[in-house]
Amino acid sequence: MDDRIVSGNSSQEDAFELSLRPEWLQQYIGQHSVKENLAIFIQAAKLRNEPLDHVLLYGPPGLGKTTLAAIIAHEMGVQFRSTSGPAIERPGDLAAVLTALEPGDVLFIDEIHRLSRAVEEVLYSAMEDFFIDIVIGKGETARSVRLDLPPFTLVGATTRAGSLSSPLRDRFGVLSRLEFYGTRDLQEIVVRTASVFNMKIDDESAVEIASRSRGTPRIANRLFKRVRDFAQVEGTEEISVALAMKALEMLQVDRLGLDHIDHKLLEGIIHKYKGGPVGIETLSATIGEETHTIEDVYEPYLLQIGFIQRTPRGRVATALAYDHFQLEMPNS
Ligand SMILES: Nc1ncnc2c1ncn2[C@@H]1O[C@H](COP(=O)(O)OP(=O)(O)OP(=O)(O)O)[C@@H](O)[C@H]1O
Ligand SMILES: [Mg+2]
Repeated sequence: MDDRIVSGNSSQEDAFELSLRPEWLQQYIGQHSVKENLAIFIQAAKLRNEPLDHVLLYGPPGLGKTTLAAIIAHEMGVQFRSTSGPAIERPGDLAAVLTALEPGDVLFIDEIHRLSRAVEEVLYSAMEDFFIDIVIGKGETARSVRLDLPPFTLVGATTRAGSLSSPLRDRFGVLSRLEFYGTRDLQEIVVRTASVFNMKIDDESAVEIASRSRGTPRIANRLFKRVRDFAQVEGTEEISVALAMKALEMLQVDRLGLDHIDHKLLEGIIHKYKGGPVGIETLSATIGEETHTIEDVYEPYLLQIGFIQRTPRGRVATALAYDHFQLEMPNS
């Protein structure tokens, strides 16, 4: 999956990505309602001289959750501490992270849905009343110690808000759902990325890249990077439509940004199951991808563009999908 150019997942391109992360809310493109709300909450918290309420950011990979979390810390003028659900194995690990915080800090927990039950329970009192009870010692001599914490802001990120327990979800004051970006926003992101790398790009080329980016900034940046490779090989700092098209065609993503895995998924439904409905488990076995990967990574965009639908009996390919492959839809 990671060799997939249009995967929203991050791989080893972190240095490239880091250099592209906007630092201020103003520079964060798109997601207007999320941004507006956060701007108000941040301003209010600063006026009260209090830390910001805990924030939960959710949405598909690559839409800018980590970026936004870092921006929140920057805007609040506090330190950004970052960890992830799988990295915090035991309650003691969490205690170590929490007790190292300074007043007002932002603690970012990525993939927060992957916290263990025991760790999650420690987090409840930390979020609500800024203390934790931890057990020290074993057996007869074990005792519970209460540790007070500085007030802090927890920013959690997840691709699956549905798999968060409700006690945890309820402790976030702000829940922000990130949406897929429109072509205009992605175009702006591509233009910004080009300028970060001192490249010139015209609007039309930026749109070509944007429209193949599956509504996802990470993918837009990744496609840009490949196009830039082409430009550099040709010894130019200017990206023209001809050059962009040549590069994009070689990447084997179609004009909607769909690649061989999307095709496999859609054609699986269309050819093997007569357009569906087909259950997610069956589909997973047919195309050899895990159900949660299908649900978190591939499916959201296909649902967004109306190529598939979720029904109680399983996934269905729509007329739009048939059209895309220039296939006749069977009468049902
Ligand atoms: N609104 C935006 N404006 C400009 N660039 C953005 C925006 N959102 C994301 N990006 C860029 O896209 C890349 C991916 O963003 P980020 O790592 O924050 O995504 P994510 O939602 O945390 O993904 P994951 O779920 O995989 O952790 C970053 O390099 C960032 O610079
Ligand atoms: Mg992230």
